[in-house]
Amino acid sequence: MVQRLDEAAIRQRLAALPGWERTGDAIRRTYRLATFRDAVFFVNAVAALAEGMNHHPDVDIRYRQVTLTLTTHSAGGLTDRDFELAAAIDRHTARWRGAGEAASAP
Ligand SMILES: C[C@H](O)[C@H](O)[C@H]1CNC2=NC(N)=NC(=O)C2=N1
Repeated sequence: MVQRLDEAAIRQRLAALPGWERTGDAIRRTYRLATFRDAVFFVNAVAALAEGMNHHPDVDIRYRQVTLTLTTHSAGGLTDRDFELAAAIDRHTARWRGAGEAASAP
């Protein structure tokens, strides 16, 4: 059973994830893609990573804006799995998120 992280560990891991923010017992990032279709393609790429890691985000799609929220439901809070999936998403999709999202990065 994966363990919940303490505050210091959460802060340390969050510092390594630009664009992600803490929201209660979760972390969240909003991506702005070039089109609605790109937003849906992006969510499909996230779904493949989530299935491979057996760890799944909450997904909110609004036109070309996608907000991913991550928490470990079975642990009732943030664990390493959340930060691992967040890092994998950013690593595997950075290339094709391109200017659309980079331009709007915080
Ligand atoms: C049975 C299956 O392994 C579990 O339900 C997995 C699936 N994906 C999950 N995703 C997230 N975010 N938290 C979980 O606790 C979780 N548990």
